[in-house]
Amino acid sequence: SPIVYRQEASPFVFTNSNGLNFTQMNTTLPNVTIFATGGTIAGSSSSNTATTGYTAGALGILTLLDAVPEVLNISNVAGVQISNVGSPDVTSSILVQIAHQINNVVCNDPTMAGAVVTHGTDTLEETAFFLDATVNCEKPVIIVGAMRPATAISADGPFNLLEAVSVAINPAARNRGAMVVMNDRIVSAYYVTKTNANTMDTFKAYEQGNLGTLISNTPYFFYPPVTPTGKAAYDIRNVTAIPRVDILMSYQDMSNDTLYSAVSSGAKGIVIAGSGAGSTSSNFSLAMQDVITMHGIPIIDSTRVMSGEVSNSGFDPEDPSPISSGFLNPYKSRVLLGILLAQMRNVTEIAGAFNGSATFVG
Ligand SMILES: NC(=O)C[C@H](N)C(=O)O
Repeated sequence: SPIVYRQEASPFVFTNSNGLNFTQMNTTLPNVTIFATGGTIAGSSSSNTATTGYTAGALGILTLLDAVPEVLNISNVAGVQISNVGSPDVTSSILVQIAHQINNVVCNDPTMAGAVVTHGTDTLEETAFFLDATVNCEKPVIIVGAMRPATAISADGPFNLLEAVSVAINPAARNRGAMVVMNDRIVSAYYVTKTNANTMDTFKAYEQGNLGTLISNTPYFFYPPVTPTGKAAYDIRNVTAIPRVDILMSYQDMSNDTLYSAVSSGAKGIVIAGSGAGSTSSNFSLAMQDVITMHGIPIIDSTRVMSGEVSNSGFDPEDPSPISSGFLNPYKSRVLLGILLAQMRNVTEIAGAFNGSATFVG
């Protein structure tokens, strides 16, 4: 049934039948919903040259839009303030909430073109990967952040937000899953990673490259829609919580205690940021076999190296060895394992999801 937009008290605030508030309504423009979570894009500092030491997540969504009113020339914007925190404080329960809301108020609303999520950059790739896996419609989901707080000279947030909305409403962005849009680049959420702790050109997929770019705020996609190899879609309609998954890193002198302590503290799954192509010390490898056999806890073997694959030598459910992460880095592996455990998948299904041959749907 068609969605009716009602004008509220102010001439510039409208509410649709899902209860979303629009800042402006022009029926000739596409509609987009912005889910704001906080981060540097909403960050405020007393110094306009500070790019560290400021408060991430201090400004609300209306302040973000005030900085870039041009957004309202290209779209009708509905805003949902999900949280207002630095991204290290984004939790899996916030992620579940965003995915449910995007599925409900964007995917299921025929008048809504796409979704934008404003987010801190530190854990942005985790949220992007989660939404890529769990939002099941053809509409674009764009995750955007900033490296300079909103109060800085040449803050990157306003232009990034405008570019994110431009991609979210663009028909050429459909059927591409979730994407990160920052610094004039469009990158697949499945592959993107933060490559520099400080600079604006930080989000990259080193091996896979960019899906597209923006020139004068106009998106240009280099190729038609594609799906990352091995990517599966997960239906989390019935999921309310994500089980705990811990990441442990391999290094010289690594102690087995870290593994046993994670297990005894309640981890239901473990990801190893292995050295090289997933290596750990001989001693730690024995401890992993013990944990898999004695505790039935799945272990994913990924890599602490920025790029590359931990290749799959074929998973045998009788063999108590870790499951290789393929091309997924430890943070993305943790998110995927959490989704699989929330869905109560068995170890063979988990292995299938990581080696790209998942035999289950959703
Ligand atoms: N650039 C940023 O957004 C960093 C900030 N600490 C965050 O992730 O919330």
